[in-house]
Amino acid sequence: MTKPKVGIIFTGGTISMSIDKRIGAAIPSLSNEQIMSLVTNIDKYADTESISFSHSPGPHIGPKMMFELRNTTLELLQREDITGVVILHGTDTLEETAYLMDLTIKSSKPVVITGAMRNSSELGYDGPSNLAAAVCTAISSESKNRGVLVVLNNEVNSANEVTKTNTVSLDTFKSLKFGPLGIIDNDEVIYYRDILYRQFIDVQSFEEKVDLVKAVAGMDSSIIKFCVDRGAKGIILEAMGRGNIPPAMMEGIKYAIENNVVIALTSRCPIGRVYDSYGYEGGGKTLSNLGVIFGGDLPGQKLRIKLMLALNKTRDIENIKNILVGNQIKYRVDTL
Ligand SMILES: NC(=O)C[C@H](N)C(=O)O
Repeated sequence: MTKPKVGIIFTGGTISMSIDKRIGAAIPSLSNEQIMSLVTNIDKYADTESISFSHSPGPHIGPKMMFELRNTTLELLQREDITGVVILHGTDTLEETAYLMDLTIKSSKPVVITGAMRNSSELGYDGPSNLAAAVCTAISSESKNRGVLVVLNNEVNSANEVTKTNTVSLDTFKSLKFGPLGIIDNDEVIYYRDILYRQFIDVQSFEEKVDLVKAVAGMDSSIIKFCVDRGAKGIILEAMGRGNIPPAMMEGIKYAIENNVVIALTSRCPIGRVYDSYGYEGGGKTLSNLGVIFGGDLPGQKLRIKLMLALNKTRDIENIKNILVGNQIKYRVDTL
C-alpha cells in the first residue's frame, strides 16, 4: 500500500535547538535529519520530504519571511503527490505565521504547524512527539478543509482561534473561548468540533507599516503621534476592556485619522469581543465616531497581521472594515 507523503518544512525554533555550552543558553543547532531521526517509526505512517527553509528562532521571523513561507507551502500543496504539509516553527511567533497562512492559503489539504517548548538538551524534549502528532494530523482525511492547524501537546487548534498563553508550559497553545478542535490519541486525530467559517484574503503581499500600541493607565498621545510621523499606514490599538482608552490618547487618534492612518482596535483582555458601548471621553463610542474600526476578538498581534493583508488589498475604510470584521468574504468550509 502506498503511504501518504508529507512535506515537512523546517524553519527553526526551540524544536531545532540545544544548549550551547559556551553561551549557556539554547540556540538552533539540530539538522533536519537529526530532528527526523528522533521521530521514531514515523516512516510506518507516512513518507516525508524535508524542506529547509531557515534556522530561525521565532522572534527572527517577521511578516516578510512568513509570506515567503506561505509561498513555499503553496508550492508543496499544489503537488499531486503531497497529502499535507507540516511546518516546524518557533513558538514565539507561531500564531502570527499560522494566521497569515490561514488567511492567504485556499486549499483543502491540511497545513499543520508545530514546534516545541523544551529544547533537545532538556529533559522531556517535546519536539519529536509534537512532530509525530503533526504528521498524524496532516495525513488524516478528517483534517481536510479545516484551514491551518496548530498541533502541540496532542491538541489540534485552529490558526484562527489559537494563541500562546504560557511562557513555559507544554500546554501553551490555547483556543481560549471554545477549546481545541480535537486531540491526537494513539496516533490518530479525533475532531470534536469544526470551525464554521474560514476567511481568504486574496493578496500576494502585505503592508509593512502597521504598528501595535497597547493602552496603559494614564497614557498620552505621544506614541501614537510618533507612529504616524514615522509613516505608519495602520495602527492596532490594544485598548482596555470592551474597547476604551485614557482620554489623553484621543488627540493622537484624531491626528492619526486626519493623516489617513487606519486605526483598528482590539482589547488587551485575553478573551472577549470589543464593542463601542461607552460614551465618555476615550470610551468606545467616541472612538467609533472618529472612524476607529472595532476589530472583534483577535489578539493584537493577529489583528495586526490581518490589517497588514487588508491594507495591501484596499485603502478604502469600508472595505478594510469588511475584511477585518465583515461576513461577506468568509466562506463556508464545505464550499472548498
Ligand atoms: N519554544 C520556542 O520555540 C520559543 C523560541 N524562543 C522560539 O520561538 O524560537
